[in-house]
Amino acid sequence: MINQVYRLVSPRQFEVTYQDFSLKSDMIVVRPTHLSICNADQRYYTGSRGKEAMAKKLPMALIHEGIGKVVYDPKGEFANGTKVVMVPNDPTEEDSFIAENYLRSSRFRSSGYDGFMQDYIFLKRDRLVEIPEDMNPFVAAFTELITIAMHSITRFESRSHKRRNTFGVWGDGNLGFIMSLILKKKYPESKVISFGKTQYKLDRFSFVDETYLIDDIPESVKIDHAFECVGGLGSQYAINQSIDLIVPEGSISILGVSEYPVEVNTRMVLEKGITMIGSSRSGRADFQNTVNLYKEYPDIVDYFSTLIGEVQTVTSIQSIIEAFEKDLTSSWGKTIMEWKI
Ligand SMILES: NC(=O)C1=CN([C@@H]2O[C@H](COP(=O)(O)OP(=O)(O)OC[C@H]3O[C@@H](n4cnc5c(N)ncnc54)[C@H](OP(=O)(O)O)[C@@H]3O)[C@@H](O)[C@H]2O)C=CC1
Ligand SMILES: O=C(CO)[C@H](O)[C@H](O)COP(=O)(O)O
Ligand SMILES: [Zn+2]
Repeated sequence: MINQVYRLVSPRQFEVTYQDFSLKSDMIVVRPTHLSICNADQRYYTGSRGKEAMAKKLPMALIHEGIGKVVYDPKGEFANGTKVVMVPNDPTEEDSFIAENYLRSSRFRSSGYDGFMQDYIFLKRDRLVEIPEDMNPFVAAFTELITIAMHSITRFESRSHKRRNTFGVWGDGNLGFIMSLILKKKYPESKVISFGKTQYKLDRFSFVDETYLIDDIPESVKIDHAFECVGGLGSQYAINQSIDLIVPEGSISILGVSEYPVEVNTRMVLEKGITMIGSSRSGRADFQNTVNLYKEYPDIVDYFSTLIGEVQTVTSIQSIIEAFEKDLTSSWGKTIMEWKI
């Protein structure tokens, strides 16, 4: 069959390409229905990813957050119409110690390998996970971002000490919201403190114990473990502030992506014996755990719906551009594309 792939060819410019795909393969065919824009996609769309990376990775279909419906399963295990979330990481080998998303041989969609902006996606059997039939599709669309927080919490649990009285989450955007909410659900007895730059954003974190603007933190505030969900240059300030507030031997999980290296107060990392945990992307197990989380705490999906920002119906390349432009000027939440192209 002929598939249409919508690729970014240069900043703010998309082109359609046609790919022939044989239905005789073992791949499951999924029709995307709701796609969600990640900051990483925006760095390619705007060209801020840097000349070298742009030259190396483009042309490429963007988007690694999305859901769809199964339209063809050669083994018939998934009924046609089954709603699924698609896993963007594609491992080519297994390792007993290194998770699939850290293997240098793995391919990741919309980072050097075509993402979900296509008419149909051809997926290996373990690259999709069924989602609850009645789940809000606009929330399900950004499940991948939720798996990022789930994955980092799994890493945190196996690498940090067990005193978890107080968590500090830096970032008053999407990932900070998701991280704060999951921590509060998983550790109801622990205090969760969210740190941000903007009061009206922090006002939406109604479920946490305390929120602080980063330039107005009382001296008494101390945390056992920190999660940095900021990225860019702001991550430098966030990491160093968390180093200042952390109780010795705590852990700092770093999730924000920075285009340039940031300066970290290593002297205090050493003096306090801090464990720094880097966390990037996620794998199939994190998707399954996230779908289980939706089932265990159905109210969490309602909280996540606070993050639905702009919604754009996509029927043409022009409407793809409109979605990305809207996302750039939106001050809160995720931009979701209803994929009807
Ligand atoms: N590790 C991974 O696998 C993944 C990482 N990411 C990365 O995580 C980061 C966050 O993503 P997302 O939440 O969607 O982005 P957002 O832009 O929605 O959130 C970042 C928020 O942090 C705020 N901020 C800036 N500086 C500080 C500071 N010093 N302390 C506290 N808050 C601050 C920003 O405010 P303002 O806008 O006013 O500056 C913004 O509200 C990005 O870098 C993204 O690329 C995303 C997905 C996966
Ligand atoms: O968003 C992400 C995962 O959800 C990662 O930040 C993204 O994969 C980083 O990719 P790149 O190196 O292409 O910026
Ligand atoms: Zn992403």
